[in-house]
Amino acid sequence: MGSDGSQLQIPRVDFRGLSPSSPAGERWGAACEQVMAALESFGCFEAVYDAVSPEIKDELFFRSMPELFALPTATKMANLSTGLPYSGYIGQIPGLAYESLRVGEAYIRENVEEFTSLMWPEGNPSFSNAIWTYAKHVRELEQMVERMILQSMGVEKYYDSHIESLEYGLRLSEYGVPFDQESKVALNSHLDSNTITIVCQYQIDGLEVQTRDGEWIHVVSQPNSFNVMVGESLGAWSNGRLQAPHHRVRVTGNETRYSIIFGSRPGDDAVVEVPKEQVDEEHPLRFRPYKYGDYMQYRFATEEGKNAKEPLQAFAGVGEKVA
Ligand SMILES: O=C(O)CCC(=O)C(=O)O
Ligand SMILES: [Fe+2]
Repeated sequence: MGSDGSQLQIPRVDFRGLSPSSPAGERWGAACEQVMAALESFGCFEAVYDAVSPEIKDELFFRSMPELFALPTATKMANLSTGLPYSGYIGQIPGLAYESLRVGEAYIRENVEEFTSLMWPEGNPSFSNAIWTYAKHVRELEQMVERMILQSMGVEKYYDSHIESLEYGLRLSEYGVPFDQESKVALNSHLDSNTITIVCQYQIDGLEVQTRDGEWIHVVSQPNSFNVMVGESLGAWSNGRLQAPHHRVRVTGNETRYSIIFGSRPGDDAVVEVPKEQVDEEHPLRFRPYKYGDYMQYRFATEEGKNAKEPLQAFAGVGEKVA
């Protein structure tokens, strides 16, 4: 249990040449099967996806992000959390050399411009362009993955309404050399509460994902890969067929690590409800319908939610939990 140094890798799925506008055909079908198999056993996979060019990644990882995090703390803190918890700047956490900023709906140009002018009143066109281009393409990857999941579950007819219920945020994160040099943990083990998370690490790895039997997998990323993970809401929506994996970040070297975390989540008032097609005698209902915003309040703003070992189960679980 909890052993280190595993040689295991998360499954890899090739998305090169696939397009959200033609979600069918032999290659699509094969990728769809691999995605579902990977998500059912690991809750995550590595997507090889060429749409984001190396130039965009170089701009973000080597220029924009170091420049962004070097800004005065007060400037970064202007990226306020509005609405749900963790929707803006995160940092100044005792014991953690970690800071993170969030751009909401970053595939919409005006939102990116608003964020940029908050950070750089004089403007920063190369940052704006890179973030916007990145978000646009990674959102397409997210929507391909969503479509594959719905197809595999036999509920593709809900695709449009499902996608409409989602919001998209992009986090830029910086991890310094961890204070805890024994564990080298830079971000503690957690579950994402959202729908899908797509993590991009570039040249400096550090993401680790836990298997269902407790082994930690060190995720080794390729320059053109993205790590796709199930969040708790998708787990609930799938009636437990998919499960969010525990994950953490460890920084083992002496270099600052950057990552970009693109996430979809239901809107504050959207209700996460298991489609009726997923429930039968063999698969009884596991989660009652819940409002995403209510769950976020419970999980991050109540003592019970903050301390629960399995907060989603405690908040919305019904019937017997199956392992
Ligand atoms: O930086 C990473 O690789 C993962 C970050 C993460 O898990 C999160 O922000 O929820
Ligand atoms: Fe996470």
